[in-house]
Amino acid sequence: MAVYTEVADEDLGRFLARYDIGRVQSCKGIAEGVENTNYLLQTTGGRFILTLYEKRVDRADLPFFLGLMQHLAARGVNCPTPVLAKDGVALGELAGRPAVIVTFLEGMWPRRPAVSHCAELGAALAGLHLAGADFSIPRRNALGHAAWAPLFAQSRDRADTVQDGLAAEVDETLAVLDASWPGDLPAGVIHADLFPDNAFFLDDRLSGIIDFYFACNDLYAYDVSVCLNAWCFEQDGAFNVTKARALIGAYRRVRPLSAGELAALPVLARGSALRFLLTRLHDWLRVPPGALVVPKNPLEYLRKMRFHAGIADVRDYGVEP
Ligand SMILES: Nc1ncnc2c1ncn2[C@@H]1O[C@H](COP(=O)(O)OP(=O)(O)O)[C@@H](O)[C@H]1O
Ligand SMILES: N[C@@H](CCOP(=O)(O)O)C(=O)O
Repeated sequence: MAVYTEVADEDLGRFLARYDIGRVQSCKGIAEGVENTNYLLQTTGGRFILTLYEKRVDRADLPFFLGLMQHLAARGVNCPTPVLAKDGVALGELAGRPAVIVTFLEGMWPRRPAVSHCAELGAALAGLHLAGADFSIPRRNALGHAAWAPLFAQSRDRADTVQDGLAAEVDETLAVLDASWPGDLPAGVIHADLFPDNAFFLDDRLSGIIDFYFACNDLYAYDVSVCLNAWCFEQDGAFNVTKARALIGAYRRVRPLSAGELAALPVLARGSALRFLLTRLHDWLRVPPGALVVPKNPLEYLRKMRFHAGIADVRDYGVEP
């Protein structure tokens, strides 16, 4: 995560007095990530993550996020769980932001995911979909297909300063996706941002999943397409069909994908590439002064979006229908 909000020592002291987690030894800002403010909190009781929710998190969604982590953890998904304060409440307020403390997960995210990581990830994603199926709180995808045009409208006039012709290319893609977006595929709770930096590994085995703050109800196959984009391209932009085969194959062994879901993958992957292009473009044009954050390059996702536009058949992802 990034650090957008600094916390004064006395505010932290007052906040932590609500908890029974020992005495603070250190509280260090974590520079990774782009969405919320996170601190690594070391106390005499152990290590924790202190999260202050920033711009994209709506307070009304916090019961969904916190409840989902508890729900998934109770079904065997290794994910952070909110630490309850002495009064039994997880959510508090710190430096004017909603804030929680969650449990710390051991492990490292893979800087260069290998085929074996992709297979582990595919199986874990399917497991997460199954584990979330009976979660009772619904949340619409605030960054789903219907949100992309209004989101782009906020950056459209400056898009061509990032790349010549970008505005026209996004307009055209939005129109294509509007005409072809599938509506009747299996849906449920999805993670929606399961990038390598949100998956921890220990000895090459997936040990935990973090960052549920984009989780929502949407198409399961859309979540697969997010992972295809995030895990199966090389740093030079080349698509790695072996990684895609491993990811999707492992997913299907845990949760089978229907013929309709497989057929829709190219359009879903084009859409999920556009979704990350748009949020990155939005943030690229608006880096808050003084924030400890490294904005992510929107053009990486333009290239991925173009790749999927050229996919006619799911076999091009190395997958048999
Ligand atoms: N529960 C956790 N256990 C261990 N490390 C964590 C945990 N949550 C976050 N982190 C650390 O913080 C970094 C950013 O977290 P993340 O949730 O991805 O932030 P953002 O939502 O801003 O992307 C992770 O890469 C990891 O180093
Ligand atoms: N995954 C997104 C950015 C938000 O993810 P985070 O895990 O870094 O908060 C992207 O790559 O655009």
